[in-house]
Amino acid sequence: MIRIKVPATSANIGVGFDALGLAVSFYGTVEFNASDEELQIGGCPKKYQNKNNLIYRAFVNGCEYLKKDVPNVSIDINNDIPIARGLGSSAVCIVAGLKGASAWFGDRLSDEEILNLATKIEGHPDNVSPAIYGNLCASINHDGDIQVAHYKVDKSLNFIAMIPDYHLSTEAAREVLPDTMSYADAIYQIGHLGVLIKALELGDMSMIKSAIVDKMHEPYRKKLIPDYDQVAKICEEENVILYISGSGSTLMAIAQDDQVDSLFDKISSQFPNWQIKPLSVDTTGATTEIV
Ligand SMILES: Nc1ncnc2c1ncn2[C@@H]1O[C@H](COP(=O)(O)OP(=O)(O)O)[C@@H](O)[C@H]1O
Ligand SMILES: N[C@@H](CCOP(=O)(O)O)C(=O)O
Repeated sequence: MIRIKVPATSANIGVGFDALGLAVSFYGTVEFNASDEELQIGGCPKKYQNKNNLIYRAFVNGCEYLKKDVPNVSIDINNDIPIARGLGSSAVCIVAGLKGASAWFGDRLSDEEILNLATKIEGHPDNVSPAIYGNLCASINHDGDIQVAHYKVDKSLNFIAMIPDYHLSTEAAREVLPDTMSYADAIYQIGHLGVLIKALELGDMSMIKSAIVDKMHEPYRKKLIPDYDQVAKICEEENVILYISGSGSTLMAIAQDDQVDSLFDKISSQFPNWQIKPLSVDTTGATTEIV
């Protein structure tokens, strides 16, 4: 049996739209076994139990890339990462499927190949990079080749995922974005991104608070999250930093150790149906176990 474990990822982190992503300590696992039937899938909603399943599509893509016949396979998913909430559930599926195909044929795909294939399926590299490598990743598409810079995040920082009881698909959250931005805003974003990455490495809350403020997607997307303003007010009162995780609906707070409990209590009491998950940075990325 092949077992692939993949971390959830929080993309963008404010000013790093489609480039920056962080792996966090929340995981999905997918097991691949030989099967008598062409395809068996368990552990996901019924609507995904067919050949259109993203894990299977990525598995098939990996087999085709390796020029191998697609084997009969049984796929068992154990994944609490909520779907379409901005925590990279699609990246978990894609990375698991490609790594599953690689392991099936004797660990044949390098991480670089997996990253390139995964980005083609996902459309942007910011979730799949940290899902593969862990930590904080800044990714670029250089003439079709995805290249990654790896960064550490200071251990003093906690990432509190505030996960609403409503979803927001990435597709829908991309539709509200404008086609162009001004030169002045582009200059703003570039400068803020460079400073944000260093501030995250240093764990400098004050520098993160200034550098994370985005002009490229958050102003448009916050309108799609009905509770954004209320959560922002609480985060301001608690002096913690807020950003939209990926395309939402999850709102992510960055806090120091002594701020976590109070924030947790306030958000849970105002939003009793939300999942509030204090997370740390995953430093390993996706792993493969052959049992
Ligand atoms: N367990 C799963 N099985 C099959 N497909 C899944 C599973 N989890 C997520 N997906 C796919 O990922 C899509 C959600 O991706 P997306 O809208 O990018 O949100 P996010 O990646 O933020 O959770 C779903 O519509 C589905 O296609
Ligand atoms: N850069 C993408 C990231 C989407 O992340 P997800 O976790 O919501 O899939 C975007 O912002 O559209």
